[in-house]
Amino acid sequence: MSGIVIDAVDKSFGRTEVLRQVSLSIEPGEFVAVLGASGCGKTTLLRCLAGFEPVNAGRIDIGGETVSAPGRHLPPEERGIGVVFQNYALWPHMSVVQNVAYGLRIAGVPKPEREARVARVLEMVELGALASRRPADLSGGQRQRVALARCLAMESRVVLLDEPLANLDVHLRGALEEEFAAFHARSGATMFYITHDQAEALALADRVAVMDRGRILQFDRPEALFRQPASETVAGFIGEGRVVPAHDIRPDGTGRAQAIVLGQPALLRCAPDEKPRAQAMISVQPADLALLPDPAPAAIPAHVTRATFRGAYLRAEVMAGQAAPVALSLNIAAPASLCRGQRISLALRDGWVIPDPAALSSSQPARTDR
Ligand SMILES: Nc1ncnc2c1ncn2[C@@H]1O[C@H](COP(=O)(O)OP(=O)(O)OP(=O)(O)O)[C@@H](O)[C@H]1O
Repeated sequence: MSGIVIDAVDKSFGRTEVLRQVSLSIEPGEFVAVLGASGCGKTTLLRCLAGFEPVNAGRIDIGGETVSAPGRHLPPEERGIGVVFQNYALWPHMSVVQNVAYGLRIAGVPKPEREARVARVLEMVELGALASRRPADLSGGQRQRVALARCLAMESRVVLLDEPLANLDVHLRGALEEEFAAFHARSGATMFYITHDQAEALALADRVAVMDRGRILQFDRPEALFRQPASETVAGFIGEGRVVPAHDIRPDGTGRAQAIVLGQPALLRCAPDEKPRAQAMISVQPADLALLPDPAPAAIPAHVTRATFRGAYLRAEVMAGQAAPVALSLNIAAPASLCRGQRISLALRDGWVIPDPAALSSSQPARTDR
């Protein structure tokens, strides 16, 4: 068993509270990404898991064993984890083979087995031909694959990854994303991946924990974060979400609600237990908006503030609504032409009523159990 339980962990540096009541329950073999802006505490959480930092309160269990709690701190090397760092953390004086074999040597794995394992994992990450090179003679992507090979060779059941693609260019990031997915499929390891890049998190992870100022705001599947954000902060953070006020919310008890948005009636999605409300905030993604060919009854009037050619579509930034216009974005399939200042008519085809913050317990992050 290699699941991870993080239960109500607090971590401070002096008077600075960095982690506040962080709780996450991660299944064995699950790929979890922790997503948040710079400085929100992601690296600190990873360092607590890895055993580089003690916790002030709460508990961390790995594989059913308590590894961190006040008065208990198992050292990193006894936690059975592999760590892939942003800066690769390779030994500069060692060759690729020596770097990959290092942990096995320290663990006392006999030479014939060590050599066989190292050769196998280097083939897996397609570095067999570069086995005798030093890290200085490798590209950034190759160095990161050496770091991955090192984890594969150790057969760690839990792998922590600290922004492993942050230093790489866009092409390499795509290739290595596939590498991580393949690594996960091959190894069945529990992966804990921190990043500030939501595309990476949403593409790779089974579940994503959205973190803000030391707290977990929502821990959910990527589709659920996108379609059913639990708070305005998550709604504004995921995808290209905009948060828009709505009035006169009338839920039907089955996850649908009638409401007035930007002066017009709209049919929205909501939680099945959503209550009627005079006002709510809703989450709107670009795909939820449609351009109407002509002024139509019940259309939302808007004017274009910016139109950008994006190849397969035109991206339009608009100010929508009459009484209190809000900034929205939509994508219009090519061929299309719109220009700045043009008046258009929009329809809102979908949207999500963000749950009432007053109705939620303030200390509980939203969760979906698998
Ligand atoms: N050893 C330390 N001593 C004092 N403060 C620290 C220490 N380590 C981290 N912090 C502070 O804790 C906060 C969270 O830092 P952390 O590195 O965990 O954030 P992060 O989300 O990983 O950010 P980034 O994406 O920029 O790496 C920051 O305000 C940081 O200055």
